Amino acid sequence: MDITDRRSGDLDETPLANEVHRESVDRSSHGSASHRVVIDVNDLKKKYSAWSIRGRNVVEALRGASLQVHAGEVFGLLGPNGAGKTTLIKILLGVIRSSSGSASLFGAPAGSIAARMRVGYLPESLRVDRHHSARSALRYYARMSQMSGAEINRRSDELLELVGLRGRDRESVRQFSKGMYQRLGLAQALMHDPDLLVLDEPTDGLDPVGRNEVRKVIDRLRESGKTIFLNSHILQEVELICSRVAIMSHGKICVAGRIDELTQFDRFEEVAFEVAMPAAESAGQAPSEWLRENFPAIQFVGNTLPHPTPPSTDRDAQHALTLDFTLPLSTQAEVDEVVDALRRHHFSLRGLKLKRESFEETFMREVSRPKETS
Ligand SMILES: Nc1ncnc2c1ncn2[C@@H]1O[C@H](COP(=O)(O)OP(=O)(O)OP(=O)(O)O)[C@@H](O)[C@H]1O
Repeated sequence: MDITDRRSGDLDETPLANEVHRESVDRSSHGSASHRVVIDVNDLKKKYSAWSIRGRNVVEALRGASLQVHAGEVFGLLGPNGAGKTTLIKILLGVIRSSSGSASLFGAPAGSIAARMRVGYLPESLRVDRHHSARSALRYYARMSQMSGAEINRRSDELLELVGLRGRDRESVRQFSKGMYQRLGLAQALMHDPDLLVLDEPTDGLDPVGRNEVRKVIDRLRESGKTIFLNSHILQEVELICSRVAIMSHGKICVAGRIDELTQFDRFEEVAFEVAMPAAESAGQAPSEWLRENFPAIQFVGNTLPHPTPPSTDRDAQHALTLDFTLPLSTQAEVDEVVDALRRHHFSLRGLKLKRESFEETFMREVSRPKETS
């Protein structure tokens, strides 16, 4: 995503926030750090008007998105192409205006000077002129923030250390790997010591070593109390980095929360059973038939016929027959009910495994809902 891209006319109904709100925001006036709301987005809508040979076409990029990010979080915004992520980030950074709804940073309207001063942004493809060294690039960017020379030197030292470029700071960036380049980008975004960092695909295109290095920097930033809002397509990466995520689709936030909450215990879908029945008990109706009759949704795994248990020192077990199967159960009460029924029918339970939804499955489920129901 390139947030500098301005493809067509925005259908703006609200004035750019910084034109009307210039009040400063007291950094200490919003409650305790961990509960302070840093990003507050409520019912945000954005329509673009695109012209084609068929006439004017209105695109609803945001259809009432709401989310909150708290101080100290590493928050991941996820969604398929066209979900509205870039549009949301552009509004947060004050690059474009919303059509309706509200977006604020640290209690100040998104786009206001008070909000902008507290945000650092790392674009997906940071462009640094090749003649720069890491140090001269930082000086160049810092001058735009009107920092003094002494302050620039002090901050550059700190940040080059933080991102692990201290010994390489006078080399030309031409010699930098993509990972080093990205870490320089992080330092650039941090020059004016913002409280919130917005990172666009921070590990995209990096090899595992580069990703690991960027992750370490993000971890250090989190430890130092920064709030990080990132956008990524790499689910595994988001799982490793983020304390909370939001999944976005068709211009709305479908779900938001900790990954373990989104793929939580009561969301399991399938339970795998391994049961055994003493050979003597299975003389009448075949155990698999009984199971099929009582649990029509059963799926046997591998051999549907009972097979001898592996060698065991337990004499009863040596004469038992085992069966492996799965059932589509999604609550603990359902599992308990099945276990009780199995026991009543003289099955003994050898193994039970809840198949929880993976994060990828959660993501796919959320983003594949039709637009009308999302
Ligand atoms: N300037 C524009 N003019 C017209 N339509 C636009 C404009 N910018 C975005 N859109 C449309 O708005 C919708 C949301 O786009 P957006 O770029 O916000 O999605 P995204 O989630 O960031 O996608 P990606 O992951 O591909 O970057 C898309 O249908 C897109 O085509």
